Amino acid sequence: MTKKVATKPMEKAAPKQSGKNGTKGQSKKAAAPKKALTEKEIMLPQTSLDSPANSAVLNRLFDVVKSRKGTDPSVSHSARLLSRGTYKIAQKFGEEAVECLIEAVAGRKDLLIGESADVLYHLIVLWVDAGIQPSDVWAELERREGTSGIAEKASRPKQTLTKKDK
Ligand SMILES: N=c1c2ncn([C@@H]3O[C@H](COP(=O)(O)OP(=O)(O)OP(=O)(O)O)[C@@H](O)[C@H]3O)c2ncn1[C@@H]1O[C@H](COP(=O)(O)O)[C@@H](O)[C@H]1O
Repeated sequence: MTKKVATKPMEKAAPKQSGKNGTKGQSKKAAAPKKALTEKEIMLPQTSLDSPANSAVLNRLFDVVKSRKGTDPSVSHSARLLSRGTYKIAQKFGEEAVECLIEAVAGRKDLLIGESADVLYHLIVLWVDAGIQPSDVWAELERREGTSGIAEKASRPKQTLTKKDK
């Protein structure tokens, strides 16, 4: 599923700005005229205007999704998902992961980008549901930094199979 990802505004996470009406329809005679935003800029979070998109978007997305918990499911997809419980949230994440791997195997890079965004969004919903903070995951990634997966695997205690296990 690749419906909305890159350009949807993140209402709660974005710093305050005068909004769609206040910016686009601004009068030229205003006392302290501000540079009018383009249509594209209005649709992007403020932080994206100054610098290229980066992984900080994940923290902002987490804050938005968390803020949706317990809100009206008819106006927020995150609220709807969260209200449906862990099983459904996990199922949606699994579906998006499968769609992502399909695009990877098919070599369709453009579609893989969209599906990757879907996976990250649904993973974040999973974290909110489970009560995990992004910083918990960032800390785990940091802990692993510099440790080769090969070395880590080799350091695991060897399990000797008994006849019964086989
Ligand atoms: N990144 C996303 C995002 N990615 C995907 N989706 C939505 O996820 C839904 C997935 O659609 P599907 O048909 O696969 O799933 P479904 O509608 O639950 O269908 P069923 O499986 O229940 O039949 C679509 O409605 C997509 O628009 C997202 N919805 C929201 N966000 C972000 O979350 C923020 C908050 O969104 P709301 O909670 O909707 O306000 C937004 O500003 C965005 O930044």
